[in-house]
Amino acid sequence: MTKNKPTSSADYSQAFNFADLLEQSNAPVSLASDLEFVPDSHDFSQIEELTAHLDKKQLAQLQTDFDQDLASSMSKLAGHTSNQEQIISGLQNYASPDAIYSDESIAQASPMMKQYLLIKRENRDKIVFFRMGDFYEFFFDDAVLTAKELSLAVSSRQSHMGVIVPMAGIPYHAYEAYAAKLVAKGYSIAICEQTSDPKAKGLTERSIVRIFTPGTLSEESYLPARDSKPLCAVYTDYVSYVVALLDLSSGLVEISKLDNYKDFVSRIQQYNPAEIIYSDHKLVEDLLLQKYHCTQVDSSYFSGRSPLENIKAVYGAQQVERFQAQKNLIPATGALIKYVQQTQMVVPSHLQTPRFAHENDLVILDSSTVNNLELFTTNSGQKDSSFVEVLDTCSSTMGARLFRRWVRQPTRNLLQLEQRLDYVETFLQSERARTKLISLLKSLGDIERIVARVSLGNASPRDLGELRNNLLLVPHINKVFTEYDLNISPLDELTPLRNLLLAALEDKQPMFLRDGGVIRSSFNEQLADLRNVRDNVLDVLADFEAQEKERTGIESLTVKLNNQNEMYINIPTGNASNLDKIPENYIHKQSLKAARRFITPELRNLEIKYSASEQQIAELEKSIFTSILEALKHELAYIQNLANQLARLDVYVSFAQLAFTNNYVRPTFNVEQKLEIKQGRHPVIEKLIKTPFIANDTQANQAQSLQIITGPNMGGKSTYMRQNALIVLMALIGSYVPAQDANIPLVDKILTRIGASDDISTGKSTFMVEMSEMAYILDNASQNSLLLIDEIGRGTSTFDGLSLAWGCAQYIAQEIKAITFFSTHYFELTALAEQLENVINLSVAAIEHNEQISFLHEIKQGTASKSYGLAVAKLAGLPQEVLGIAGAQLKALAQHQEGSKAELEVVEVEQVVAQASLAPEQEEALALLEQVNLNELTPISGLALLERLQNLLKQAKTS
Ligand SMILES: Nc1ncnc2c1ncn2[C@@H]1O[C@H](COP(=O)(O)OP(=O)(O)OP(=O)(O)O)[C@@H](O)[C@H]1O
Repeated sequence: MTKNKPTSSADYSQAFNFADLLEQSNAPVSLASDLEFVPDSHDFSQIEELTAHLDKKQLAQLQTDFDQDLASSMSKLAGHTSNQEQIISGLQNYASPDAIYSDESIAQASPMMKQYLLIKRENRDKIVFFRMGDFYEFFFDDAVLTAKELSLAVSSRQSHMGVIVPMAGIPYHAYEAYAAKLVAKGYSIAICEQTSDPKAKGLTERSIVRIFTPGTLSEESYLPARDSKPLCAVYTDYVSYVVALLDLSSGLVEISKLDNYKDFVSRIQQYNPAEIIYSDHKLVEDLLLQKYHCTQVDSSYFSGRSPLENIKAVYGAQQVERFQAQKNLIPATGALIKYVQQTQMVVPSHLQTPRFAHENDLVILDSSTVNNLELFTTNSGQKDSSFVEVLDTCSSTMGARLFRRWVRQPTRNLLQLEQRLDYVETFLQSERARTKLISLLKSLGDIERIVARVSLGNASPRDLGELRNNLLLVPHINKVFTEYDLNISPLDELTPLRNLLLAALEDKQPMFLRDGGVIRSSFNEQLADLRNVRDNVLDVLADFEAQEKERTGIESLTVKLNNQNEMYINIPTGNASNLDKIPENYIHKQSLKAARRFITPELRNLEIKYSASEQQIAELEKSIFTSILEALKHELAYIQNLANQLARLDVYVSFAQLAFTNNYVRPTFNVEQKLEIKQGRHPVIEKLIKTPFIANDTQANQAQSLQIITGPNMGGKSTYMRQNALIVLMALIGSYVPAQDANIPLVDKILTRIGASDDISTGKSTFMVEMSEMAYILDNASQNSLLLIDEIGRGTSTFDGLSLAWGCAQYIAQEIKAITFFSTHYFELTALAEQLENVINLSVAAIEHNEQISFLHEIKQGTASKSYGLAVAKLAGLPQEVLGIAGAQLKALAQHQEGSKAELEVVEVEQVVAQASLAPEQEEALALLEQVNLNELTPISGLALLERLQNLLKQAKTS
């Protein structure tokens, strides 16, 4: 059976997954051979002749290597069938996990195991991929863990300290897919390679060559295409708090200095990093509770001269001056750089000049805002109906990531916002230009990430091919700018670089350099010559064949070249006279059923030359490819700049397209804390519901800053509040907004308290979560903030809840004065509008007809007449009995409130249930029906029965 050659690492992982292999082995596989020729008898003499000149030692070594590889494969297969649990439980025989890595354990280990233990001891927090021949092996607890996470078979190695060593492994060429799985699950990985020749005598040297952690990934297979996975380093001198952020896959570096711990936590939540490095445990206690992946590093990362030296090494003296002026930014930034160097084993050359976010007018969104506005996932955990998913219409992955970054980091920088909106307007106005740009941008690859891979030394031929293709797009994009008079300065076309890639690279690139066919022959004369030798081999062989036919007189003689680059003369044995004509200098190579194969010294020479040409071509291609990479490294900043411009272009064009298809409007801005929206809509709900969305106006300002919203459940209160916040957010990222007109305040924070849920991870009850979020808002909001408070006080008794809601509302209205939408079911709260000048009441309208409720979703000034809670519960399908009890209880409560009845009474449950059950006449009718024998029923008696039933039902109605 022949196997198709895997074309990607993912294919390899499939082909070599041992678990799969074993599963397949249950199915019967035919042993029939599909070889073209099957040898009929063995004749080793010729082979022995051919190998006679080989060094016996060398042969023995080859044999040993082969045996070792075989044994290793076998042990995996055997391991799967052996009692895995026994092997795993063997681990418990060690006094403690630390005992495995103790000095005593290391002293007793075999040389190879000693090497492993020493390396692993330094990397206890990582899974060590330990290279042994064609496999990466895992031992001890790493073997147990990877077996579980990757569904590998656990086998056993020799025992160590009297205990069997669990072991698991993966083929080396498939490691990327396995590593990606582990990293996605939040594990860090250390790749330990053989660094000396494994065939040399003695123990092969090994060392860690690369570390993968959740926040330091650059390879495509580890990263989500449309989102980033940044790394943060955090530090505090307890005067201020610093967060240094790096997106390694794009080189973006952003530093924030926060004045208090709460703002620090908010900033982290806003960045949502894949990994946080720290040395002071106290600083990350809250973050750990929130399940962030925090990695503790040595305090030396953050202290002494090293942080500044690290900054200098990457950015040079000029940036050092900038940092000297803000010394407290140095520790976190330096630590960030050091961590990247330690994991990548190179000094990254693509890190962008750091931005100081605290100088950047960033609008704060706390995590409950991010969650409650369902920006990235919905409350039910779905991703595809979140704000970013519904509104992301970017054509490229770079654009999609930039869009998400802007959503995480809205700005109150007016100049920047107006600039973005100008671009959007330009593309909105020219539909034809927009359509052309969208189709060009759809072919755009991920230049940003290619730059990172070039810098970190893991760019593939395909990366360069994609870069070339993208550079070829740029002149077309520029042409659209001029053709449609868009008044946009042309993008840098990087012509020399484009020409280099165009001239050097073949049209299509293989996955790996080793596959060959990367460099064009026309690019290098020597390469062309070598390929000439290789490519003309068939002509040369044809000449040789003609010559040999003539010399031997064997007409059916052919000369062949197989896939292993072996050449041979093939003589069919069908005609016995052929055998007599075989010349003396023909050396026997192989006997098949219907032919014999030979080689001659002349053919052997040709074979050697031909094979050498392949190798020389590979070496030459490698050296040319490397020199192109080196040349690219000097241009990284320019390429990065181009990538950034293209990403922006993509976002602007997609904003324009969104505005066009959804009828959005360009917002204006104010600093007087006015929020004026005419006919605003919820950007996500309007796209998801089938019925028309009802637009509503918003008028909030300092004279009416606190707006209390009452109305029926399901009436649209939350939707209205969220739509206001989303319209503000969209405006503050530079997008048009779903409204007829919008004047937006440049708010400093958007803070929300919506919904109630337990937070089991932090041990907080529903009410506790509610109150903590409220405390955060009261503590952090300013007059320039936008607040959404939805049903505060719900999680406790009515009076406690009402009083707390009242207290919060009054405090916000009188002390904070931020624009606030405050929805509540406590009608009593509406009285606040009579007492405080800057409070108004809003309500959502509903109409009730025949006990059916319909929602109008219209927001009006004034107070709602009632809650319609029972009507909504009926809609939701609550049992009739329960509704009956609730209705009676509601009446009693209302009377109680009006003071007409002194005390609340327990409603007679039996009475309500009886009301809801059948009348005696109805029951009699049913019993009659049940007793009827249909076989005996005549038309006359049937009519009489019907009349009787009808009468009974009539009586039941009147009784
Ligand atoms: N303006 C609108 N136009 C059309 N449909 C709307 C509108 N507002 C809300 N809806 C629909 O009504 C549903 C309920 O709205 P929403 O959750 O805002 O009600 P609510 O008043 O906050 O209810 P509750 O008090 O129970 O939380 C929404 O999911 C949406 O489908």
